[in-house]
Amino acid sequence: MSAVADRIPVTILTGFLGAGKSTLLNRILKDPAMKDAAVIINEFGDVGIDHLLVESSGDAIIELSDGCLCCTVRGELVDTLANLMDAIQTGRVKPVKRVVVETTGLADPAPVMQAIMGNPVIAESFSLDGVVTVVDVVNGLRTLDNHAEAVRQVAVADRLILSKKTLASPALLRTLEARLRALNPRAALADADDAATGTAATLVNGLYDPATKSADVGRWLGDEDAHDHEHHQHAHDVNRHDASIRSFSIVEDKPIDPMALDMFIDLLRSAHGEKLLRMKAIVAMSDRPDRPLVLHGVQSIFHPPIRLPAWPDPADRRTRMVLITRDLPEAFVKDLFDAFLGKPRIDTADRAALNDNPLAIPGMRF
Ligand SMILES: Nc1nc2c(ncn2[C@@H]2O[C@H](COP(=O)(O)OP(=O)(O)OP(=O)(O)O)[C@@H](O)[C@H]2O)c(=O)[nH]1
Repeated sequence: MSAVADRIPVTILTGFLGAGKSTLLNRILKDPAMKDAAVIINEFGDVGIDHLLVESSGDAIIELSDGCLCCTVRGELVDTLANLMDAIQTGRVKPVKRVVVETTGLADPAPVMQAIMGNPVIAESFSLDGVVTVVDVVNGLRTLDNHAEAVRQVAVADRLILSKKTLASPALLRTLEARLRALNPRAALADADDAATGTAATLVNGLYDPATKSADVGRWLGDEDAHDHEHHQHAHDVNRHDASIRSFSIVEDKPIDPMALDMFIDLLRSAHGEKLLRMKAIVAMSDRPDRPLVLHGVQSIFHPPIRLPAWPDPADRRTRMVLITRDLPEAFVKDLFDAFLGKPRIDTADRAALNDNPLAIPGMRF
């Protein structure tokens, strides 16, 4: 059984059909830092990477010439990850420091993320380190208009990579960037053509880094105020697919009672799971305020919490949560959070709204 700190980080590489996932992955695989990585491609006969997979078939794990392990998924991702772990533990393949899962272009990333976070056996050995989404600048807007999966791929991304920039006009690029920012104000935005994008570092998202035993909270949050402002500015001109998607944060100064946190998360995921596209949090708990908890989830599936040995930035010990929701308003979630924290409510209209809510828990006074 692996200790929490030994969990292997998994990066999901997604993006719509033809966006440039394989092209980017092929570049990244040339980085010597990738020799300790395993790549899982959940699409057989993927064009871009075909030449690397000459002898592979089924779920066989093969070692590439540059030392990276590679396999294709025909069955379930969970089985493939379990096989990989078994192969490592029995010494059939060498240990890996990172796994990359390249999804098919049509994939909704949520089930892929959930396969890593939600299966107890898998979650013991692997932890999701984020989603990298490639967006084709030429076709991006049209794809977002026509495919809800593409909108989700962008909304849940930790990093957005723009491909084929040289083929698009500056005006098109600006419109697309505004659309992406409205959908996902906090993701790092990078140019596929940049040399730095084609390196292993692009796959590191800092949700939890086993090497440093820490989390890059600054990255998740971005510059909140600027982003929220930008988000509202663009909210009026977004398409029907993205109009209901919101990204917001909750910040709390006082450490939180573990039971209150449990109840808040439970209610959120059980009653509103399908509207919760993504949540990431670093939480100060009242029982161990010096050792924050890292939580993250997709819809109703949450990763087993990771207790950090210390705060990433000792000067900032606030609880911070980032939520990406669909059809779940910011005010509703914030009210719920305040209610579980037992915060006195000044706004009686809000309190009434919460009490009237069918989700109010019998016997629980807000
Ligand atoms: N000009 C230009 N072409 C690119 C870029 N990235 C990818 N392409 C081209 O776009 C096409 C699709 O790229 P792939 O890397 O196969 O895209 P993919 O996302 O893996 O595609 P699927 O696996 O079919 O979903 C190929 O012809 C690439 O050469 C880029 O940044 N600039």
